[in-house]
Amino acid sequence: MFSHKRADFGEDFLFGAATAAYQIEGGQTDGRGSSIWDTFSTTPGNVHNSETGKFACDHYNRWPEDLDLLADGGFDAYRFSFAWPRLIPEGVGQVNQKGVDFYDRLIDGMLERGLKPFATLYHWDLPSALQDKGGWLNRDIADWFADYAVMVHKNFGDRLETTATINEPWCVAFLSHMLGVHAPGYRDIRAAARASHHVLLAHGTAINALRAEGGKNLGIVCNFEVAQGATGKPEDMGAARLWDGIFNRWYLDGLFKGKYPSDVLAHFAPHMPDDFADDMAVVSTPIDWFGVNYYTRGLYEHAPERGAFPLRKVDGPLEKTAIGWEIFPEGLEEILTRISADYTDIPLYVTENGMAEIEGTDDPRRIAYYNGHLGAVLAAQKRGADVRGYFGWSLLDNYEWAEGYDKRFGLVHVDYKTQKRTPKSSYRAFQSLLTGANRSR
Ligand SMILES: N=[N+]=NCCCCNC(=O)[C@@H]1[C@H]2[C@H](O)[C@@H](O)[C@H](O)[C@@H](CO)[C@@H]12
Repeated sequence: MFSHKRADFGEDFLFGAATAAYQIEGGQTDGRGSSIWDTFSTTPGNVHNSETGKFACDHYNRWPEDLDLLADGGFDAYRFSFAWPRLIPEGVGQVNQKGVDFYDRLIDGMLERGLKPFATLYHWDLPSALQDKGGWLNRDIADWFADYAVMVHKNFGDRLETTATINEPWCVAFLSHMLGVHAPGYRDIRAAARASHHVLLAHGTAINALRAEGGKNLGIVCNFEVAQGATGKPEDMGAARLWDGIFNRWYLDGLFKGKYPSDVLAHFAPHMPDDFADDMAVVSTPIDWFGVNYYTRGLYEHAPERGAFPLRKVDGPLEKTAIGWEIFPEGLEEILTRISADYTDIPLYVTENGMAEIEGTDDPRRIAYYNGHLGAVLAAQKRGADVRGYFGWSLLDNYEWAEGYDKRFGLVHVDYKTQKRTPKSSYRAFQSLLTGANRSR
């Protein structure tokens, strides 16, 4: 079990678990439109075993059971995402009423169980019809996204505890347009530069549109990594600093200082949209809270042969999860205290933290991972970070993007042949922390 007490985190601190539509819903039916992950995952070579989210955890049909798992676990909140293509199949225009009905039932189901809905508008499943128009490379996406955000607000806003615009803009832009690891699978610095700006422009444009509709408790969720030099050599420390710029400071500086970091811009500048600087007031539109996703640290070395970004990640010595990420809870404390000291004093939520294993429902390593990172949250709070909540990633084993289904992050095991859910010992650890007992419905 955990070595912490619920009261240690503060009376109003919220505990939750998180998921994302494409990773759990399945349900490619009832008018849902195609997304870039449907096409990317069915393109050979992009995803382990060419696995897709076609069925995933069948959450589209099994959502009552999944909400019961959250309630039985004693969680206060549920972080979920809306599938843009399920609500607006072509991305703009016609609304799919069956999609609205699904999320109506889902959100009402949360409220009936006393679960606070923490919604994410975009968790990577862009409608294919918008990709056909350039997707994140087309500046018009800011308006497409803002119109979608307002549609969600008008249908569900009165019942949402918080709304995040974008999940992990670094993954939406750099991982997906520079590294090609995620959909739409570009490997192009010009695409990466333009997506890295348009994703934040879309965020700010949507925040302004939601404010005009009376939207409250609006934020964004970014992912962070502690970047360290593989050695103490100046060139390796420089590589880590540059990666910190690419992964962390592009978003923190853009969102909270209204200015992109010069070291990253030096590489992106020839490829940035014209007059991007004129957009920075919109990019840095004030928000009400900030979501922090944290998993691991990275060690980097100078790699002059690597073109635009002369750096390379180096395998580290620490214990690793099944997805190969080092277990480094101190990094969460560092990230939380850095953000609250250097960027903003608005409330922070740890919106994702967790680890992958390959199989099994008895997961002592995951209990130790969570215990260490919960301790990091407490340490950050003691150092002045206003951390208001913590969401484990993930409620269920689910579709781990390009890794497919082997890498299991769930507190609850899913047998994909039968869709049977089985709480793991880490779920029981949270249940004990949150309710003081191990019980199931
Ligand atoms: N270089 N490099 N680094 C790797 C950095 C990967 C960052 N990926 C995430 O944070 C994703 C986040 C996502 O929201 C969720 O949908 C994913 O399932 C989890 C687990 O993967 C995490």
